[in-house]
Amino acid sequence: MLGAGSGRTTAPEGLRAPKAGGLASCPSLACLTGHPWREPMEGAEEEPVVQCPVCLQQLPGAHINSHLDQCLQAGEGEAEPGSSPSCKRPRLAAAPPGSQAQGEPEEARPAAAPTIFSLFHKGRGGGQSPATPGWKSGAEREEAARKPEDGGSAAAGCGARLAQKLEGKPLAEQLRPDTLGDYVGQERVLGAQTLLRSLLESHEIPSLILWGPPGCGKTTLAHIIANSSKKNGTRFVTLSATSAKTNDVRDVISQAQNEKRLFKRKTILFIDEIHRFNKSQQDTFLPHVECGTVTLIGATTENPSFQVNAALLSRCRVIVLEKLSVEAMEVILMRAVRSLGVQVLGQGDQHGNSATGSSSSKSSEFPVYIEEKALNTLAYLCDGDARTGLNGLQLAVQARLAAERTTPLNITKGGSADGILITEEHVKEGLQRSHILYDRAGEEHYNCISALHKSMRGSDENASLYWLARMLEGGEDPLYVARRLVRFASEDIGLADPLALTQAVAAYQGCHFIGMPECEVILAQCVVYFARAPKSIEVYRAYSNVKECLRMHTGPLPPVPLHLRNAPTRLMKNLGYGKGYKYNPMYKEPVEQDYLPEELKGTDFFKERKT
Ligand SMILES: Nc1ncnc2c1ncn2[C@@H]1O[C@H](COP(=O)(O)OP(=O)(O)OP(=O)(O)O)[C@@H](O)[C@H]1O
Ligand SMILES: [Zn+2]
Repeated sequence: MLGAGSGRTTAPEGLRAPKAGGLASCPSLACLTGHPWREPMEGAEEEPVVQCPVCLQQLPGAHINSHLDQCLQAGEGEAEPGSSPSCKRPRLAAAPPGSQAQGEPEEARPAAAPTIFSLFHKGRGGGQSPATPGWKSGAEREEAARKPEDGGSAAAGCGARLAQKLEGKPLAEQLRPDTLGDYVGQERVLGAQTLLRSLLESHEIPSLILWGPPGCGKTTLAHIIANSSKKNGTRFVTLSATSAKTNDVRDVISQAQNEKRLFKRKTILFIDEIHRFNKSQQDTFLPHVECGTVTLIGATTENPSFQVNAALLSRCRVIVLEKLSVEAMEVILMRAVRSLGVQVLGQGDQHGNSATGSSSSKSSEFPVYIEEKALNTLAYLCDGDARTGLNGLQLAVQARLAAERTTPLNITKGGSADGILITEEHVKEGLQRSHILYDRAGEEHYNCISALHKSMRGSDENASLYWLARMLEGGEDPLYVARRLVRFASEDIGLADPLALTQAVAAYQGCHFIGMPECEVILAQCVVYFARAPKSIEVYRAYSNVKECLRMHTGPLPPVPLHLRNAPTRLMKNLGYGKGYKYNPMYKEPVEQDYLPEELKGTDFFKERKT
């Protein structure tokens, strides 16, 4: 932790001023900046020693401010390319502690939060990273950019400009709202008059767990809280439970303690995917949430009552976010389209009427159009996941621009320009190409899991793998598949291979630990194991028979035979409890004894067929 591997050294002894009170370099090995440092005066009054919240070294209180400036600057120099430039500890992705306290103007500093967020926020649902299928390769992109010079139309030239806008950060990241005003949907928890909104507006942030499906805006909400809390000087630190270690949590806590003590500044700790922290990691910050050193905001897609430490849970307000409605998605997509300068064509517009949507439509530099219907379809197909929706839009536009040179489309708009039109078909194609055309809540979801189940039952490993991939590539929750595998292990394999159940539970846990995409091979292994395993429904069927028998029973259920009852008290013994019971280990020969109620004597659930 102490700057290991940075390659920098300090020479504290040699560089230190010989006389007490003189200027020298920061003596801390941890600091590594070599910034001026004043040796405490001999005989001067003992100054309180404080800890630098950045490098955690001990310093005389009077020097802390100048030290911090240096320390933070050094951090900027060390930051990895692409990481938050003022963050000395890239692993923590922390907003620079202390920097706000140093009178540095807000605007002068790089906007830390967005960088931080784009850093820790992992790709999901395709299109998040340039390596994801569906994204244009470097060569393709170059080609797209070269297009106008190759004698393309004016429209193609504008398309290249649009293509440029779509490069780099994914559209979803570019458009992440910064204020509550831009946050769409989630009225139930965030609407006017709700408790959460009034708390946020008064900057009273309680500890929160944000629970909701992927892409519904958990991270975005945290990002908005970060933005607004910066205004009253609160620090905002983020950790991703997928990569952070217990030590990282400790570091954040000790920095928070210092900040609180030194500057009376509060710290909000945002933990993405908090369910990935194990219970002991969650325990690490529990006392600090309790005593108010940090305010915790956790985000999770999993039911927190199972995945979050009960003690921690009781100290946090659980906010349930819903998947975004089709209407909310339309608002988000419409906003995206506007920001790209793409114009929306309502029905009938193709025949020469003016486009709707963009206010700058008349003098638009980007004669690229999208059918209103295409947007509606996209809003519907992304199943409340804004990231998927925005990625889908981005892919459709990019693909369309790439293909444009072959089929420019003529739109008479005020008698002028050529245009590029994006239709519903293009949007669907875009989704299909990126494998996101998969309806996680609807038909497809059930159809595919059923096909997987039946393929495994039919011992077709080939088909089993196919259906598995269809679901995972479509963005299915791996834990949903894993749960189904656990059931399959008992229902279809059963005692023909009792190890199957262990395999399934292990696969579930494995997926839970490492998440997508790494967990896909765990599921694949389990699915193939199951397809190849011997099958037996003996137990499953027998148990169904028992249930059936209970369901069909009329009148009071038969009493438990007296000899099978336990007799812990004299009274019970006197009542005949346990009388005549034969304790099997006492007998050499197999014991003749009934275990079923009298009226069921002779029933064999393993033989009986369900009617
Ligand atoms: N309520 C919203 N209003 C506007 N845009 C939104 C909203 N929710 C999500 N988005 C857009 O979708 C993108 C992804 O959302 P976000 O990262 O907040 O999802 P999440 O709930 O944290 O998902 P995950 O569980 O996958 O991390 C954001 O960058 C933003 O552009
Ligand atoms: Zn320092």
